[in-house]
Amino acid sequence: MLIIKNLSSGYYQDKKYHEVIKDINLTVGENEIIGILGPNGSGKTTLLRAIMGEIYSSSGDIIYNGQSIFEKGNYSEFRNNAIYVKQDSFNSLKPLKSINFQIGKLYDWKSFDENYVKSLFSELSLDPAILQMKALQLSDGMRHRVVIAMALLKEPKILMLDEPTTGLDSISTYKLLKILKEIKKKTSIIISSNDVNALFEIADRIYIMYNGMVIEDANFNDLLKCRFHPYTDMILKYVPLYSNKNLVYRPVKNDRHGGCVFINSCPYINNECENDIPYKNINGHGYRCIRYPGWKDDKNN
Ligand SMILES: Nc1ncnc2c1ncn2[C@@H]1O[C@H](COP(=O)(O)OP(=O)(O)OP(=O)(O)O)[C@@H](O)[C@H]1O
Repeated sequence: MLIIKNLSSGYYQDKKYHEVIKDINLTVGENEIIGILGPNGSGKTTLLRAIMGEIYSSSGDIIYNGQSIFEKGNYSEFRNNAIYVKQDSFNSLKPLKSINFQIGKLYDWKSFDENYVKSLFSELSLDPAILQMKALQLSDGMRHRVVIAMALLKEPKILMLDEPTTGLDSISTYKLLKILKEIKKKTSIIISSNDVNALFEIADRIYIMYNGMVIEDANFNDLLKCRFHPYTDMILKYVPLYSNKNLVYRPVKNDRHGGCVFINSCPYINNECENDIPYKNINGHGYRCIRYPGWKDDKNN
């Protein structure tokens, strides 16, 4: 349905282009939930913004239903079918305005049947009476679901959510994840998050980003059985990185001149890691680590 091919994108600052994400390959199938996991600043939001065409892509392609969205006429078709819920959207409802009013601000109410809106709210475990309430009268968890309901009103084929669980307690997070699993029967979902547990709860496939590159991707079960990249291995041990004795503390390089993106923090590096690292694939499990499987045998592992 959606294929991202070798996409590199970034931002213009002082008229100079700074590349932030590089050589991203990612596939989203129908009724699939794709998780993008990575630490702060790894480029998750940039990737979503690049997919939506909000920022400049210096190379690569985005194929939607077999056609490049960069080709004339195709972009609007993609935009009509994809909705991107930004990280700050979850807190962007006007506190003193009713939800009804805010839906009307976003869309033309006349284009919706009220019963459809109410049934959609019910599907997301929201009492339709909420439509009359002001945003400040709702809990954070309810507001998150309202924002997702508002995005779903347009029946997108692809829903992109940036950090949808941030600020939610564990029960609200669980409720939201359960709802997203239901929603995927109607729409494909891309979720960016640094919440390992949340993504592992719902994602069919997880792409792990580090310093602007995808360093591993696989389905949930494969990652549980085996990690090919040391960074993934660290985060999946459920040990906070700051207490992991193996982690080396050096700042992440922003001026990437080749070499592994994880080189400054990886305990397993050797000279090979200074070279450009190709993205490899073993039986559908992708990874970017020149030292796999060798790093697993290192004595400090
Ligand atoms: N508008 C911008 N202009 C220039 N650089 C930017 C801009 N937005 C983000 N960046 C840079 O791009 C890099 C990746 O940021 P991004 O927001 O994509 O990361 P992220 O993985 O989504 O982080 P977080 O988990 O904190 O939201 C960072 O180094 C950031 O400083």
